[in-house]
This record gives sequence, C-alpha cells and structure tokens, in this order.
Amino acid sequence: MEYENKHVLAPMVRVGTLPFRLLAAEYGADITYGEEIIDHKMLKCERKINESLGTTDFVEKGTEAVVFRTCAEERSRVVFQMGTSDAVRALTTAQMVCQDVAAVDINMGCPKSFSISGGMGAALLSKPELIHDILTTLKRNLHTPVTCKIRLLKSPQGTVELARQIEKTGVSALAVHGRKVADRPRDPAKWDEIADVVAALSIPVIANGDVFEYDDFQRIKCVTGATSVMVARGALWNASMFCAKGKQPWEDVKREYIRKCILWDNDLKSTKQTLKEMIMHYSCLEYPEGKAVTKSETLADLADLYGEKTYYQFVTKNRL
Ligand SMILES: Cc1cc2nc3c(=O)[nH]c(=O)nc-3n(C[C@H](O)[C@H](O)[C@H](O)COP(=O)(O)O)c2cc1C
Repeated sequence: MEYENKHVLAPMVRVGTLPFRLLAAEYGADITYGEEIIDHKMLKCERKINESLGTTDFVEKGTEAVVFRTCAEERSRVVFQMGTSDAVRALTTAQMVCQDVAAVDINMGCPKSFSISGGMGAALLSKPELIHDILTTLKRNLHTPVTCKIRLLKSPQGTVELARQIEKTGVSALAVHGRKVADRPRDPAKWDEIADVVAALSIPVIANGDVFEYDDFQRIKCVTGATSVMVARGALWNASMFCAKGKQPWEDVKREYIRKCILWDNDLKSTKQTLKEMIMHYSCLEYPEGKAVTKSETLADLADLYGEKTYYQFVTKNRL
C-alpha cells in the first residue's frame, strides 16, 4: 500500500462499514478506513465466508452479529482500525484480519471516556513506551503495513517528539488529526501544528481536520506540506466530496448509500445512524424524513421510505 498523494476516508464509528467505504471509493477516495473496532470485541469473533453476499465476515461467536465485513473489491485499499491498549491483543486481532485488508491502524486519538478509561485511544498519547511496544510488536510480526492515527499534544514540540518516536517503530505512515484532546469538533483544526510534524518526519503524513470541499485537499496540503489528506465529516455529509468534478446533490448520494446498504445487507443501526447524521446536517430529524428513519425497524422499511422497494425485493430474492 502506498501512502503518497492519497485522498483518504477517515475512520468513523457506526459510519465506516462496507457500503459507506465502497461509496466513498466510488466517488474517488483512494484509501478507506473502517470504523474503529475494539480488540476485545474482535477477539470474540470468527472469520466466515459469506457465500450469499460474497463477503468475508467477522462474526461474534454464538451470535449473528457482524463486527467487521469486507469484500475482495476493497481489499487493496481498506484499512482495519482497532482500539487497543495491549501489544499481544493488538497482534492477535491484526493476525485475524490482516489477510483481508490492505493495512492495520491503531487509534491513538479517540477522546471518549470509554476509550480513555480502557487505556485506549488518546490515553495512549501519554504512554510512549506502550505505543512503542504495540507498534513494534505489530511491525515485527505482520507483513501488512501498520500505521497509527494521533491527535495533537498540548505543545507542538510534544507532538513532534511523539511523532518522531512513532516513526522509529517503522510504521508506514502517520495520520495526524489537527486537534488536541480537549478540543471540540467545532474548534478549528490546527493545520500549522500538522505542518510541524510533516517537517520533522520522513514517512508520509496524512493530514486530517476541516476538509469539506474538494479544493480543501490542495489547501491543507499547501499549508501542512502533507502528502495525503484524510476526511471525516465532509465525507459523511456528502461522500461525493471526493469527486474532482464537484459534489453531487446529497439526495442522490443518500440514495446510492441506501442501495449499497441493501446490496451488502448493512447493519441497521449503522445505516440509521449514518442517514441521521446526513439528515441532521442538511435538514432536521424532527421533519417527517428524520422521524421515519428513527422509527424504521428493518432495511426493508428504509427501502420503502426511499422508494427502493423494488430494488430491495430484487436483491434479496436473488441472494444465494
Ligand atoms: C461520526 C464520527 C465517528 C468517528 N469515529 C472515529 C473512529 O472510529 N476512529 C478514529 O480514529 N476517529 C474517529 N472519528 C474522528 C475522525 O476520524 C476525524 O479525525 C475527525 O472527525 C476530524 O476530521 P474532520 O474535521 O474531517 O471531521 C470520528 C468522527 C466522526 C464525525
């Protein structure tokens, strides 16, 4: 996997499942991250080939819950992101999935209390020895590229120092979200502090934060010097922002997303959450569409709501 000059779909919990990743790729994303999956959860899963969908599924043993679903079409660009606080668990998890993905990434930026209290996400930022242990263990034992995604530390020098330590572990690239742990999503991303990291490293840096339009790809590259750019909310609201020729109407993007959810039998909660995020951005959940999405209980309900009943019947009837 090459990390130079790439447009990257960021990891997004509940959003970055197979249909959304394929949608972003169709519009031009070169690398697509899956949602963060916690190592403990993955370790309860078994790998199954789903003949009827043509996918590889990681399913929680004793249940039908699909924790991670992927397919051959995205094998060369999908990144499996995990939450972990332990090198052995991280390696065991990565070994389960590495033959099915293009790279493995460790989330070192999540500020949520669930992650921090488990020693994962941004909790790792203050534990450079543990970071070193996890990344070198993965590097020594995997042929798959290994990367990580960090936030900014309190001081620019602190971020640069940590980034240098991470580079020494042999990771293939480093994604830097230009916000500090205490920052909120509405606070502007600090592109200048990403630039400090880029200047200090030789490996590819993936700059992340506040890229909403196609033109922003070039802007953030100019300001930071980063070779690649990662987008979360801009893509969530309209995945066609990856298109060089301009965004498509979000109603069309939404319809394409629903069709992919039907085709790949996406998890209902993930589908509803992603649609709700789109609706909240462009409209309001209290309007009829938002209320109907909230009330829907099956993918068939959503297919009805969006005029895709015939497509739903065709797809489900033709499954093996
Ligand atoms: C809905 C949502 C879910 C997210 N889930 C993850 C995640 O699973 N792993 C991660 O490293 N970051 C996660 N993030 C953070 C984004 O990857 C990204 O770093 C952040 O939103 C800044 O990029 P943006 O300004 O383009 O939105 C999430 C962000 C959003 C909006």
